[in-house]
Amino acid sequence: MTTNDTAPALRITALHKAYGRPAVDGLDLQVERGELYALLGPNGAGKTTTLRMVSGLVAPDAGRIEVLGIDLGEAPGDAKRRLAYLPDDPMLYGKLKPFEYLEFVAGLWGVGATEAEERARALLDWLDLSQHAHELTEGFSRGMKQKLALAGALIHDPELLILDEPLTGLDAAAARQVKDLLLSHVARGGTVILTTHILEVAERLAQRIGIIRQGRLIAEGTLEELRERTSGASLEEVFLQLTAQP
Ligand SMILES: Nc1ncnc2c1ncn2[C@@H]1O[C@H](COP(=O)(O)OP(=O)(O)OP(=O)(O)O)[C@@H](O)[C@H]1O
Repeated sequence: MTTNDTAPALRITALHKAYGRPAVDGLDLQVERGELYALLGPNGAGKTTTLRMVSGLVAPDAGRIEVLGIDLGEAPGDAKRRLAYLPDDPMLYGKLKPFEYLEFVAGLWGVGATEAEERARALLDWLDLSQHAHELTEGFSRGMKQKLALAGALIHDPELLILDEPLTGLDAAAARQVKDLLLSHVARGGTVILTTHILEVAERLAQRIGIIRQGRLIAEGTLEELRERTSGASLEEVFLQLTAQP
């Protein structure tokens, strides 16, 4: 196993995946530790497929993925322990209450009972779910389910947090809670990679933005750098220019 403390949080090299036609087509991407990185792209650009490969749910056809210096292909267990992936349609167990769900997820990661309880309490508080702690999750609204799934992703304190569209469908208060939680994860030295179609989220939260189109990274940088590359004043203009068909 190759691991070192200076390796980037994520390094993707020449990644390929095809479903009949290419979904991810020679993607190279590097995200440093402590960064909040937003991956943008039009529908079908290959964002979810990329994140699913990074989290070990889908096997690449070719290429290399290193998580904190650990090769996902060579040591999948070690690499996956260091990350959490929150899909855009997370699955909860409807017959569990929030605490039971979080304790269950913590158990899967081998988090001790006391630590799990402390973390669960803090996360439910942060996400304003404590008053629903004794209700079955099957009665939760979509946004409440999304927040609980995020708490589940954070319960083992992963160094790399990967989120697919984490803010879609959340009301303003919930979106603020989630944004604050992500910023606090980064402030504590963690790394966050997220996809979003809400460009304002990328604009406000991300230190760097990557734009993917047809399975390849076509532009990357800070918002300022992306603006300089185009004549776009807003991220929306930058995005539309860069992703426009030739
Ligand atoms: N399981 C699958 N089976 C067949 N094709 C798939 C599968 N998953 C993804 N694809 C195809 O791969 C391409 C990339 O899809 P992907 O979901 O990664 O895009 P995306 O950038 O996340 O899009 P969106 O913004 O719409 O969520 C699309 O053409 C999609 O139809």
